[in-house]
Amino acid sequence: MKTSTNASELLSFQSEWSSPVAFVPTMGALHEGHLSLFRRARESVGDSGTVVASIFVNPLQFDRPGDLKNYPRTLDDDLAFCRQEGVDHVFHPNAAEFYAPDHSIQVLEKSLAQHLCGATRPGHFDGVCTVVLKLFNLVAPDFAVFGKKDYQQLAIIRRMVRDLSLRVEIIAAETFREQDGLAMSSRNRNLTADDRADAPRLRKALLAAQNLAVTGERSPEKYLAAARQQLKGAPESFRVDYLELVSRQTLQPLASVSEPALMAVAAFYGEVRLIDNIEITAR
Ligand SMILES: Nc1ncnc2c1ncn2[C@@H]1O[C@H](COP(=O)(O)OP(=O)(O)OP(=O)(O)O)[C@@H](O)[C@H]1O
Ligand SMILES: CC(C)(CO)[C@@H](O)C(=O)[O-]
Ligand code: BAL
Repeated sequence: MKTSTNASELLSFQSEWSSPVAFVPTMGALHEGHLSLFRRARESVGDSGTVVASIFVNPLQFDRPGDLKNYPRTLDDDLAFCRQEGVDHVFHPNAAEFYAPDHSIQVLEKSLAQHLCGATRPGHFDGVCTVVLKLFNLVAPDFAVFGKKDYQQLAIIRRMVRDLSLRVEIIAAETFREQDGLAMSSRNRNLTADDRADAPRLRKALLAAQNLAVTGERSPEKYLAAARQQLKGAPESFRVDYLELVSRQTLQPLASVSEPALMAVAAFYGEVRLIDNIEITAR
């Protein structure tokens, strides 16, 4: 496995890469969810292709300075995981070098980012699109793998690929979970033991809503009420950031659950913000 820390170093290795190239962008603090993405990447290119990962905690996408400061950074362990999973190249730039000090161009998304995380983390997806476009330009992958845990991110990246005619195929990977249902997330390691024990509540709330789908229920409010019921009785540290039922196509709230829907939740335990989602298709 080779590594690089700036654009020119990365480019100097590129001639050694055999096509096709699959790319997995991450912010590090790797867990099993990320490893499942590396495996999807390998499947997509086969043994003779190249799997590239990036590890970069992108300051442009953080809306809260404390979140950026506390984001877990475990580079040595991450590189060991990548080696073990057969990743061929890891790009891990530092922010000071990655962005020019006077960088002034950003990608804006104006529709899919109106709700969910886009509404509660202003500017977040502009930061995500900007870094992902820059990484795509550097790595020039044939495939890029993104997790469905960050459903809105996946939808926005797909839209960026379509609207800016990027030459990359996006692959969606299912959410990898702990035994108790909690979606794996780098931020999970910042939870207290009590909050960690309570956190599967998010998954239970989403499942309670999904269970209504077999009845053919069309009222969004009924789905939201079923989920809210499960969010009651949480510890004091718990605070819902949003709970929304949206169209899977537009990510806008639905008046009736008569098209494929997504219920998405974001919640804080103290300062730690977790997200999860579930697909809902009423019968
Ligand atoms: N549990 C998971 N299952 C599958 N993919 C995941 C999972 N968690 C993260 N990913 C995906 O890994 C990629 C990198 O995500 P990232 O490095 O932000 O990890 P993360 O665990 O989502 O971190 P955090 O939730 O703390 O932001 C994204 O495409 C994301 O959707
Ligand atoms: C795609 C990404 C690596 C861009 O910084 C990040 O948003 C993430 O880890 O999901
Ligand atoms: N996985 C999403 C990256 C973030 O929370 O900033």
